[in-house]
Amino acid sequence: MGKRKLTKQQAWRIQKIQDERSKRSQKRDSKADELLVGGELGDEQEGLIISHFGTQVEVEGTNAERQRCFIRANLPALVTGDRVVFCAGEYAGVVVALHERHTILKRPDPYTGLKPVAANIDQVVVVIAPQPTPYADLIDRYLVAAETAGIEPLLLLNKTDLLDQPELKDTVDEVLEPYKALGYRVVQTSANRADLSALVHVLQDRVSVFVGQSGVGKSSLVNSLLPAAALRTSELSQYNQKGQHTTTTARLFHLPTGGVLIDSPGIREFGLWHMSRAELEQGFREFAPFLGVCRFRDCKHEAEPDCALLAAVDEGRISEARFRSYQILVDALDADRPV
Ligand SMILES: Nc1nc2c(ncn2[C@@H]2O[C@H](COP(=O)(O)OP(=O)(O)OP(=O)(O)O)[C@@H](O)[C@H]2O)c(=O)[nH]1
Ligand SMILES: [Zn+2]
Repeated sequence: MGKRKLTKQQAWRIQKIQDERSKRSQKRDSKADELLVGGELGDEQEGLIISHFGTQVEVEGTNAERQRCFIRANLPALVTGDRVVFCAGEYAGVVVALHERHTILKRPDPYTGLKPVAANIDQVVVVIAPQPTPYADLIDRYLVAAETAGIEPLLLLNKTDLLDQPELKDTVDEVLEPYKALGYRVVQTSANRADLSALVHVLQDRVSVFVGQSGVGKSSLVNSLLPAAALRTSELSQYNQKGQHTTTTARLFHLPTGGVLIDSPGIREFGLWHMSRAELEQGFREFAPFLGVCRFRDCKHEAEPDCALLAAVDEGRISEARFRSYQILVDALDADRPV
């Protein structure tokens, strides 16, 4: 796209947004510094970010108590799942340091490109069900996004109570077969029959997120896993002190059966953003031995001679279903649609 000249009004609006942002961050910094200098804070302690709200975060200390905190000036934006050092205060505390993140989930943001939404996630649970019909390219979007972020994905087949319908069972078996062959873990549940033991087991001692297409049962699973009280608190926390609804951000829950769940509508759509063709290729784990060995360095794996990927598909070393899904995702990239 050519350079676009901004109209005066557009330029004014952008400037206004930038001014407001910088004013907001100055206010945030001065509040944190005021509290720190005022000396009314407790000792430094380790904390976990439960949720983030604009310029403040909710932090859980080692004693499991939670507190709203301001963020010290030199720190980046903090997100749910971050491990931090903070000082508790009478009314509000201050986060003074951020520990290194081992993984980070990002979403597109109109201003900053990609914006972090949650940190330190260990596994992405891709939920599918016999109904709505599972499609390989949808599953692959999530798998590729997880692989790209360096987070272990696993597949969760929910609504297993529907598998007594033979045509649904056949579809599910066919869709899941290539993933099992690739070594992806597949776990089965039925939220309806409260048959959650396999899921409870894989969630233990880990920080997980649920993703998957609408209607597969993510909410039902979260509701079955968490006590009602935890969910009620979560609803409350989405209102600020004036009772206005604030942007819903990711929230961290400790599961009574062990493990941590980070959940938000934004995270559930995880993976539906732009990525480069190279990232996409790397997200298909079985492509690895064939990448970079095509005759042409810029091979698009369409009809080029000596294409290593096409040869691997011919030889059955890459499944046709997965290659088809790769092509669908590449087309979406080329058409500049979100992947
Ligand atoms: N048969 C059956 N139905 C289920 C099961 N789990 C959930 N459902 C039903 O599936 C429908 C969708 O469930 P939700 O939990 O709302 O699905 P979701 O993935 O959260 O959907 P979104 O909120 O749109 O992303 C509801 O009618 C549930 O009652 C299950 O194990 N078996
Ligand atoms: Zn090629």
